[in-house]
Amino acid sequence: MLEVHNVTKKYKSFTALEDINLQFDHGIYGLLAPNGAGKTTLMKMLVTLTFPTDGEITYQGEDIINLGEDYRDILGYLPQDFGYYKSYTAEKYLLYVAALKGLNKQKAKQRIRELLEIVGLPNVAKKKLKTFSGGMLQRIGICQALLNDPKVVILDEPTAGLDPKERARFKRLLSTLARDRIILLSTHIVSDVESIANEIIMIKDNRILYSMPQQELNKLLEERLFETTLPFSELEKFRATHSVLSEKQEKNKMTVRFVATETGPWNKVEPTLEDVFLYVFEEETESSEEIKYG
Ligand SMILES: Nc1ncnc2c1ncn2[C@@H]1O[C@H](COP(=O)(O)OP(=O)(O)OP(=O)(O)O)[C@@H](O)[C@H]1O
Repeated sequence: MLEVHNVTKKYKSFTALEDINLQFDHGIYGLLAPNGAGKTTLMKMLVTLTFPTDGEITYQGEDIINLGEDYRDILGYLPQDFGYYKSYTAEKYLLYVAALKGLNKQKAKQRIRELLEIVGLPNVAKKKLKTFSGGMLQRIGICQALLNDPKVVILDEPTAGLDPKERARFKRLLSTLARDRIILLSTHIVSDVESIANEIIMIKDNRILYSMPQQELNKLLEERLFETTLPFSELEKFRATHSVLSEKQEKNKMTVRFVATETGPWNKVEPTLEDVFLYVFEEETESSEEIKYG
């Protein structure tokens, strides 16, 4: 079990995260928050690249800082921008990372073959990384994070640069890997974690706002989420008087999805994680737009 106990992280006088408490047992944890909320900071602390100002992070009850190498041996990490040598082939690069991790070369070669197969790139071992697409590179990044068969896998925005097909493949891959590991992935794209994450963690105002299974999160909007179709002429007024989450244009009309406490001549709809995300971070989006356009 990986546990975050009362962790605060400050950069000089700026508090990036405050009094964070989390428990990771096994399965997929989706860290969902807008850019700048502190996702990377939390992940960097979990991989000991930066340290809490207050509080501690433990693995099997021991402070990860004291565990040192023993902890890093069971850790796999994909940073937002992972560094690689363009002129290296995929195999040479992965062998290089394996050597840094202290893996035996023969075993590493075997593992690299397996991993390239798993991420759907079985035929590129001898190809240079400079010829790879963004999605292919991201999959090589995932391979390097999994070289040491880690028990704890931390992925910072792993789907950046992937197209929809690659995202779907990646979700399947994570589900397979999650059986006996902790996988924590950060994203600001709801569909990346929808349906696969066992638990969703949302950060707001430097704190953990929610850490719970999706079904429980969806209950936040249960019985309060509606859809209705309006002519364009009524849209402006409706927006001003209702808490609109999303809008879809259909045949010269607008279908709006909104939250209301009172009932009306509207269709009640089942909340999705996207609805909850929009609801929770609504003010932030609005205030950042005000800053941008105001
Ligand atoms: N080394 C640092 N020194 C000072 N402030 C920092 C430092 N690293 C991050 N911050 C600040 O802490 C806050 C959280 O940053 P962080 O990178 O963790 O956010 P994030 O949620 O991962 O966002 P993004 O997805 O854009 O990277 C931001 O306001 C950022 O400017």
